[in-house]
Amino acid sequence: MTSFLLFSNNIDHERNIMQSLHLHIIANENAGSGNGTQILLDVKKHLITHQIPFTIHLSEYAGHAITLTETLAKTTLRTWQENDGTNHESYPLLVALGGDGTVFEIQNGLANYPTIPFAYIPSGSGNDFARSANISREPIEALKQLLNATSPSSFYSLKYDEQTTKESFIISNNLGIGLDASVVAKTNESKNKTTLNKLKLGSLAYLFSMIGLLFKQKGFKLTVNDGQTTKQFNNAYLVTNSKHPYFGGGVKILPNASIEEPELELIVVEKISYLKIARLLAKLAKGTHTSSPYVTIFRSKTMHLMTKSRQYGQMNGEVIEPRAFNAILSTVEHLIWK
Ligand SMILES: Nc1ncnc2c1ncn2[C@@H]1O[C@H](COP(=O)(O)OP(=O)(O)OP(=O)(O)O)[C@@H](O)[C@H]1O
Repeated sequence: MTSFLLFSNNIDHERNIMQSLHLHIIANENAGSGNGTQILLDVKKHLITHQIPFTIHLSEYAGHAITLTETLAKTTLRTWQENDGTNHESYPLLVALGGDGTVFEIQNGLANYPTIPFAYIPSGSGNDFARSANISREPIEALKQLLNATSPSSFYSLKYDEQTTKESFIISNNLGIGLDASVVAKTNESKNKTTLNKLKLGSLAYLFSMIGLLFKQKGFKLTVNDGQTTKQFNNAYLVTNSKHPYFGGGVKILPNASIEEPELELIVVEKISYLKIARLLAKLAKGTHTSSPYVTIFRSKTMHLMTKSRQYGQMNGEVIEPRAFNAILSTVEHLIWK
């Protein structure tokens, strides 16, 4: 943990905020295949130059950002409402520095503290949460954006309650079952992602894995209940629940989804011939795939999804090892400082 404490009356006068901030940055230096290290250095330099106090909490292993967040929530962080103006200390603001996986860990660390806000400096390869929340994907721009913000705004994330294992997760982006999950599992294993990230072409890694798996992924049985009707699919292929339009690093799969609305959306694509897949991909590129007869979109505040067979899953790009899903999906409100 590194801290840089400065007196609040030295805070940069450019910042038009009522109260000074002390940033608590939880950083994954491995994000974006190691780009996180340089981004963290740039962020520190900017904060020191502008005399903004901060403390760095490094994520040292997968899952560490969850416990770091929980500890900070118990000991240091405050809700924005607790900030009644009589407190002359800087407001301790939690900042996630990393990719969508880091956002996933921070939000799950805040599961019991949903009224504590967090800010975000994107440093991953996909950065779909930044897209959906209108946060600049340029890290220093995102830092300037959060320093100029004066209060948090609410947004909705997915809540995934697995009935079989009794596990519960908060997911800012999407929960995928089937094709996209297999793509994430394969991409994370492959060396392509590292190489392409170095070339700043991280999204292409997903595309390469996808092309390979388009033909391999088999259709599977899926039951969806959206609170009103139950629909059975015999040949589901791509099943993605999302709180916003994007997946896989900017692909607009659910164009009408929004983090500002409490409804979640689900897209189910059925297994079709290779020629039809190629046509559907062309439609996806144009954003007209939603009218395809092989595509079903659900929109609701809660959904129940069941698969009989074991399938890969993914949450914000984190792999769920193959399981038969019995998933209740709903939404939960959190606060983003942007
Ligand atoms: N010190 C660490 N060593 C290894 N893995 C880590 C460490 N810290 C965090 N992680 C794990 O790295 C995973 C990926 O991180 P993150 O999502 O931040 O970057 P990314 O995968 O490059 O970005 P994106 O998800 O946007 O593609 C997270 O799931 C997290 O659990």
